[in-house]
Formats: sequence, structure tokens, C-alpha cells
Amino acid sequence: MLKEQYMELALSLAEGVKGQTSPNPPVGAVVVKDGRVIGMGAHLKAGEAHAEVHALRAAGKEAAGADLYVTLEPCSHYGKTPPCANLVASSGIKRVFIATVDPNPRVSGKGVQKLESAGIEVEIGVCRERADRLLEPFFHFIQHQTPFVTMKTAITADGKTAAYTGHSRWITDQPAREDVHCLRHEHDAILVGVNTVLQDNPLLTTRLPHGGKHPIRVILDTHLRIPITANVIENKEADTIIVCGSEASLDKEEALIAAGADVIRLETADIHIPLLLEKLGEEEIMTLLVEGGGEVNASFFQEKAFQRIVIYMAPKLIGGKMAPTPFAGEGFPTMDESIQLVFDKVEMIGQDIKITASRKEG
Ligand SMILES: Nc1c(/N=C/[C@H](O)[C@H](O)[C@H](O)COP(=O)(O)O)[nH]c(=O)[nH]c1=O
Ligand SMILES: Nc1c(N[C@@H]2O[C@H](COP(=O)(O)O)[C@@H](O)[C@H]2O)[nH]c(=O)[nH]c1=O
Ligand SMILES: [Zn+2]
Repeated sequence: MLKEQYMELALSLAEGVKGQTSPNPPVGAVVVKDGRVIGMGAHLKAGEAHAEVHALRAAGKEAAGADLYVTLEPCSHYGKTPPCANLVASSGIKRVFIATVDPNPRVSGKGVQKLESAGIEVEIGVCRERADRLLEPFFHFIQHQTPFVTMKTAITADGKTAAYTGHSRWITDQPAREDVHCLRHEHDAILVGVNTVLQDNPLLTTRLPHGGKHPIRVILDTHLRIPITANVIENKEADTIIVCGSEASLDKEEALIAAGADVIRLETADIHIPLLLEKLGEEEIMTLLVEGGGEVNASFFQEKAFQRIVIYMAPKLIGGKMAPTPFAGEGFPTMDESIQLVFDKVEMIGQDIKITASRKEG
């Protein structure tokens, strides 16, 4: 096999653990000797062994003189686990192929230095693009200490999120709705506004045939209008954080805490998105899925406080000038001021179209 094929094996391991390693990155590693894979592994959970440790453990003594393929530069610091670079050096590995380097200031470049000073040949950049794409949320989190935000919206072909009557179930078909649950599984937290809770009374849990991790539920509710009996409060499968403004009723806050929810009371009367994201970053929420409704989407949209957007478009036309749009609020006055996206991927999910786009920086 070619070096790219071994790195792609390591990348598929890393992609397989996406969403479960937060606030650590998803990393995969493969040990190869004389054209045979003799060890492989992925980082499974923050605080546990890193990918290289699992792969080298599987290789055992055979690792001496072998090649290591790893999707992220081996770490060189003592976090919750000892540095991988030292282990790689002491295991007798001859060459290390790295897909991309770790921007974590405690790590970047130091891992490579350690390997090279131990006489190990290092090659950087094998399948770099695919690794950078997978690690984008982690790199964002390390750089900003705020969650990497993905917005998700489901619209009819004429861009509506419901009929003018508010009726919305369903716009997209079962396969696309199941795909949304895969998104939820991959995210540390899911955020909606209290209007969505009042209208849809959603569970916001991950319901997949083969199971899946439930994201923390974050509800933006400036004046604590959420009913104590809401599904997101009564359902205990996932934690629920209610975010309110400084003027919200203290009694209601107490009642919500007594009902098992966490409450984040901001220092400001309104909810400012940048401040909210700092607070969620402090909770070590590395990836956030914003499922709207229109007002909440508009606030992230106005602040350009999202990095990616996933649009599910159904082959339906509902019409109605009063029918809701995914981004309420005032909007921008001219096309020049519109938010520029890059369409990364367009695919069919059953009868629906799934568009994955990144917000163009700058
Ligand atoms: N109405 C549609 C959607 N509507 C999404 C709304 O956020 C709605 O509140 C949640 O889907 C309900 O959450 P839960 O399932 O109870 O956890 N989303 C979609 O992808 N397609 C649609 O047709
Ligand atoms: N998950 C991962 C790495 N993650 C790196 O190590 C940091 C976490 O260290 P710790 O607290 O000890 O788990 C994390 O922020 C990132 O820089 N490095 C690797 O060599 N391989 C791995 O599989
Ligand atoms: Zn490590």
C-alpha cells in the first residue's frame, strides 16, 4: 500500500470517533512494518490513552524498526496523559508520517522536534487537507476557547421553515431527519431558542436506530419563559442548560434548577452571542449545533458567530409571504453585505438535498 493509503486508514479511525473525544481532538494511528499493519488505534475519550498509545500497544515489540502513521502531530506535553512523542521514540519506531501539526501552543512543533532529536525520520502533510477538515473544530476551539458553531436548518425549496400557520412536520423526509440525528451525535451541545421549545416542545436527543450520544441541550431564554414541564426539562437523557439575562426572575431560576436544569445567568439583560460562546467554551463545549428557530439563527447570523452551516432542502413549495424564513431579524440591506459561504459539499439524502457550507472568513 502507499503511504496515503495507510494515512487514510488512520483518518478513517479518527473520523470514526468524531464527537466522542471532546475537548480533545479525534486522532487515529496505524503502525506498519514490511507492508503489514501490525497495530492501529484511535483516541476514544478525553483523559484516556491517545491513539498512538493504543496502536503501539497493539504492535508490541514488533514496533521496533516500524513506521507510524498518525493524523495529528504526537503530543509532547503532560496533559491528562504522558507525552506520545516520548513513547514513540522509546518504542523503536523508525519513521513517523504525520497528516497535520497540532496548533495547540503547548504542542505545535515540539512533538516533531522530540522525534527528530531521537533520530526518527518525520514526514508531515500526508493527506493534510482531510485531516485539517476533520480537526477544524478542535483547531478553532484551541485558538478561540469558544465552540466551533455549526448551524442547521431544514427548508422547503422556496426557503421556508414552516407554513404560514406554523405547521412544520415534516418538511424533510425520514432519511434527512435521521442524518440530523447523526449531526447531534457528533456535537457536544445543541442550541435552540425558547420559541422553538414553546412551539415544538422538542426532545433534542439523539434518536438513531444504532444509538448515539446525546448532546447537552442549551436553551436561549432571556426572560425564563420556558415551562417547567417542557420535554427538555422533564427528559433526563441529557443535561439541559438554560441561558437567561440578568433581569430574569430568580424564583423561576430556582424552580428550573430544582427541576434538574442548569441555569447560566449572563451579566447582561440580553443574551449577547459572543459572551454566550465564551461561557459555553468555559464548559469545555468544543462543538455546538445551532438548530434555530429563526430568531436565534438571526442572532448568530447577525454576529457572524458560526463557522459552518448545514441546509437540508426538501422538494416542496409551501409559499406564503408570512411563512417563516430560517433567518428572521432585519437581515442585511444589500447583497454586498450578505454573508459569504463556500459550498463544501452538496449531496442527496433520500429525496432531500443536504448542503454543507463554511462561512468564508474575512
Ligand atoms: N420540521 C423539521 C425540523 N424541525 C426541527 C425543529 O428544531 C424541531 O424542534 C425539532 O426537530 C424537534 O426536535 P426533536 O425531534 O423532538 O428532538 N427539522 C428537520 O430536519 N426537518 C423538518 O422537517
Ligand atoms: N488526542 C490526541 C492528542 N491530543 C493533544 O493532546 C492534548 C490532550 O492531552 P491529554 O490531556 O494528555 O489527553 C490535546 O489538547 C491535543 O493537543 N495528541 C496525540 O498525540 N494523540 C491523540 O490521540
Ligand atoms: Zn499524545
